[in-house]
This record gives sequence, structure tokens and C-alpha cells, in this order.
Amino acid sequence: MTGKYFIMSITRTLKTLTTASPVCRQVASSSRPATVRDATVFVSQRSIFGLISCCKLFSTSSSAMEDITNIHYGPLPADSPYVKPFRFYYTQNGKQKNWDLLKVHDSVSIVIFNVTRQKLVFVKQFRPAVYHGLVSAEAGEDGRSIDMKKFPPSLAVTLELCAGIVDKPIPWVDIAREEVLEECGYDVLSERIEEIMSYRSGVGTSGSLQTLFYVEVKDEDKVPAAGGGVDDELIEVVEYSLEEARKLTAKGNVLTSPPSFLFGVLWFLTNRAPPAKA
Ligand SMILES: Nc1ncnc2c1ncn2[C@@H]1O[C@H](COP(=O)(O)OP(=O)(O)O[C@H]2O[C@H](CO)[C@@H](O)[C@H](O)[C@H]2O)[C@@H](O)[C@H]1O
Repeated sequence: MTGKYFIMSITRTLKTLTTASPVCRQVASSSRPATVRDATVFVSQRSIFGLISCCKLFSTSSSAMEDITNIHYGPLPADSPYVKPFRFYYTQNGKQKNWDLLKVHDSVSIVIFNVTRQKLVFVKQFRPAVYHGLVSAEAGEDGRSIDMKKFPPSLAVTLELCAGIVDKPIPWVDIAREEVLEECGYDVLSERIEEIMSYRSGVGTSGSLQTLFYVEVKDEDKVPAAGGGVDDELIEVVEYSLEEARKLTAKGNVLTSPPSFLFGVLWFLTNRAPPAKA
């Protein structure tokens, strides 16, 4: 575990356990990060077993993820770091045309297979875009008239591959490595991550590139308190057996998942899944 992850996980763990001990309450009520001293005091107060069980509470609870209120819409600021709308002009077969586009980041996604437990590792998170897709017909101009009882936020909690945007100039496999640690809590060297293929997302609006990676992890690669996202991210890590994963791909399903997720699962089942027992 790197120092950064240790401090981050101690801070989050202590903030989760607001009633567990005085030091937890102290860290929880302040905006400062926890220190190694906090961790030491906490360990002496609650014993090492208390810390371990504390770390297990680290992953995001669905109630926190779905605690969504005060939804409303506004215009996109011109300095958005994530989405830049513009118009693309061209002449095709002698005819003037144009297309309205979004400049967005390219991205990576990773199929993670835990070989110790023979489980695929996925993430769940609340996706504003999916929620908007669900409610857009009756949300009103500013989004304030949404009936939250009719459309609970849980409807827009997606099941996805671990993924992330390419927002810094490092090899994409290293970005994949960071996402596997930050979102799912497995610390693996980049050499263990295999590049599978790349494809275009959002061909109607962005045409951004996504590269799919594959990594096999073991229980021993797990950093106890890592995973669940960094900063303000609320991500739940879930595991699916091969049988459960196969059921996701059944005809007639309507999934709250992006196509890249289904592609990744089907790629794994076709190319890497251990054969089903007769
Ligand atoms: N539009 C936006 N508005 C505001 N904040 C934003 C934002 N996009 C990203 N962010 C911020 O950037 C953080 C990091 O995002 P990630 O790298 O985890 O990508 P994400 O998982 O959203 O999408 C990844 O997973 C999905 C599903 O596979 C892919 O479609 C996608 O290309 C890939 O990056 C988010 O937690 C959020 O704070």
C-alpha cells in the first residue's frame, strides 16, 4: 500500500466510523485528512481487530450512493473539463453538411477476473446521464419537477466494468492500473494487465476511443481499504460468478449498463472463462 492510499483509507475509514471512538469522531468532524498519529491512537483504542473490521466497512454503501436530492439542470459552463460541445462542418459528395459534436476524454475499461474466487469484479455507481435518460420526458426545463418517488435514484445505478477517463499523459495501461486500484482495490503491476482491443464510443456525438484491458487478480492483491473510488466518488464493488455473468447476456434482458460492459463480459466468456462444468 502506498503512503497516499494508507492515509486516504485511514481518513475514509475513520470518517465512516463516526461513533466508533473519539478519534474517529474527531477526524469525521473536521475536514483535515487523518494522520498516522490518528491511526495509531485509533488502533490503541480499538485494537487491531477493530481496525480490520473498520476497513471492511470502507466500500460504499448503496444508501449513501442513492442519497440524491436537489436535482436541477443548468447550462454547460464553457470551461467544463469533461464535455466541450461544438459544430463540425464538412462537404460530402458536393453537399454542405454539419454535425453537432461533443469533445470528451478517451477512456480505458478493464475486465477483472478474481481467480481465487472465480468471480468477475464489476462496479456500480449512480450515473446522472442514465437518470436523465429515464426522467427527461417529465423533468421540465430545469429538471426540478422530477417525481423522486416514481424515479428513485436506484434506477440509475449502473453495473459497469472498472473504467476511467484518460486525463493525463501516461501509458493507458498505467491508467488502467490506477483505476483497478482506486475503484476495485486490487494493486497489480501494469505488466499483468493485458490490452485486448480498442473501439469507438458515442459514434453519433463524440467518437471517443476506449481501450479494453483484461487482468486476472488474486485475493492477495487486494489492498484492504482501497477501492470504492477516490475523492468524491461513491463506487460499490460487486462480484459475479460466471453463471451470474452468463445470465446478464441472455436474450431479452434490459440492463442498466453501457455496451462496453456487455462487450467486455461477452469477450471474457468467449475467450477466457474457464469451461463450464458438465
Ligand atoms: N461528464 C462529467 N461531468 C462531471 N464530472 C465528470 C464527468 N466525467 C468524469 N467526471 C469526473 O471525473 C471522475 C473520474 O471519472 P472516471 O475516470 O472514473 O470515468 P467514469 O467512470 O465516469 O467513466 C468511464 O466509464 C464509462 C462507462 O464504461 C465510460 O463510458 C467512460 O468513457 C469512462 O471514462 C468522476 O468521478 C467525476 O468526478
